[in-house]
Amino acid sequence: MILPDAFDFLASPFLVPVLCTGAVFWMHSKKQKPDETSQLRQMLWGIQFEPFRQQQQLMIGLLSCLGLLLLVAAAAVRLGPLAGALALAVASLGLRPLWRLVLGKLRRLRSRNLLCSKGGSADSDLEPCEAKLPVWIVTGFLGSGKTTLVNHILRQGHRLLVIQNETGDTSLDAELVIEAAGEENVMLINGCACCQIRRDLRDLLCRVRDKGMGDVEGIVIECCGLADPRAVVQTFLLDEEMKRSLQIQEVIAVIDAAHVARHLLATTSTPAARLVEVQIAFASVLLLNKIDQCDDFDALRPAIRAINSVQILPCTYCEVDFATLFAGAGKGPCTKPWRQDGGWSPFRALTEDIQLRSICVSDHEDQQPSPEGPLPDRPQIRCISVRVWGSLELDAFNRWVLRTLQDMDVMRAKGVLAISGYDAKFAFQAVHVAFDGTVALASKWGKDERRFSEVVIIGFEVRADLIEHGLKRCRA
Ligand SMILES: Nc1nc2c(ncn2[C@@H]2O[C@H](COP(=O)(O)OP(=O)(O)OP(=O)(O)O)[C@@H](O)[C@H]2O)c(=O)[nH]1
Repeated sequence: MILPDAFDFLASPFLVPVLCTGAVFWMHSKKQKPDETSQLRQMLWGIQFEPFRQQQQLMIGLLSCLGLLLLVAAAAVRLGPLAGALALAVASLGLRPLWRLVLGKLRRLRSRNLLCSKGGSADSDLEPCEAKLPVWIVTGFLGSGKTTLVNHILRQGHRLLVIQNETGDTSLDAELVIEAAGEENVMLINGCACCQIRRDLRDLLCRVRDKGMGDVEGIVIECCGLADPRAVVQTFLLDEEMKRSLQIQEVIAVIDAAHVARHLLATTSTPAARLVEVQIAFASVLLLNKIDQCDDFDALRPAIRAINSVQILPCTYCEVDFATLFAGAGKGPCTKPWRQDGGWSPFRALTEDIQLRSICVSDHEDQQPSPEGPLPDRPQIRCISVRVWGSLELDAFNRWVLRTLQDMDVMRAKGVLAISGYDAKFAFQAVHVAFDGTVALASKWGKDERRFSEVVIIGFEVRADLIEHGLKRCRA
């Protein structure tokens, strides 16, 4: 008899946990978005309704899945395979979102646990890491490989929000990272003066937090190559709101093994050399990148160690093992500088006097150096950003850029180009005279989009008028 069996089944003990977990889950989903009623309830009762913690959410999700599966099993055993299949079909409607929730929570817990397993909560300086979104700060001098690293991290399949701080107007870095992260997960802050970054970054993070992070597992901030990382670190420590919801996981400095010697081993101290030192000194992880372009990278180690004694990870194209970079540091002696007595801690960013605000970068040759920039008698780094409309001829551009890199003693050049005869946008990159060639990007020019080429060139002797003139002569 099907009917009594069904009654029997309804009264079965399986139904109780299923209904309970379903009810709790439903309550939880309501609780995520506090409505006017719950706010009123809080006011009337004076009780703070705490949101569920990650582990509780996970438990609820797992219990719900288990309950639904038991329900299906009970239906199959008691009512036959047909009823089991029917119950499975109904349950699968509920299981899909549940399963997604459980997987999301597990991933988040894993990334949080990486932080905890590295001793985050054991550190008296740092607050418990639970419920805080981890933040990775990527720093390093111009062209050292920061965007390459961010792309490498994103390819590991983690859902991260990427915030880039660009020098100049070109959106090349964003174009490159968007390919790996998706457009909605990449945000830009322009400008390089650290006080400006701090305000903009804070505003941006507040907007992101208010909008809701979705299933984002963490935030990666790629600093501009001329920025002082201490300014970015301060953003997270000066603001109570930020401190409650975000936690610095690592400050990763990418060092360009091919070019760093000219800063670290130079006999005179230049603003660029001081900045490279600060970027290295303020890191918890050091990546010695581009070892394929350096004959003897071991010779650089003593100069780097003299500034910061944390572990140095040599690599090419920033291809370090993700686990080593984000979790494996726990192997062997403690490598976190803020775990060592008297060592560096993120909180030192608050007490250290930031003398080197950022290297003064001007877009115009006649611009006066800012009070925070280098002394007037020092050579000034210029960042020139030039846009020309129309398409360029590829060979003419390649010839021009190679000549310009040598003639103007360029430190860094990059840009997005419109090349005649191609729908795809093109990119070019150069660090000093190392020109990486001109490559097609995944993104294409729109049918009605007005084509242009935009280049950013950074160096001591770069001149906007010559760059504009040269680029115009490359037009098809
Ligand atoms: N040969 C070689 N080239 C590399 C390596 N890593 C990065 N590059 C190249 O170096 C150039 C600069 O790399 P990016 O990742 O854009 O450097 P960045 O630090 O983000 O540059 P900025 O944001 O302008 O400061 C690109 O052309 C990369 O392809 C490496 O290990 N070896």
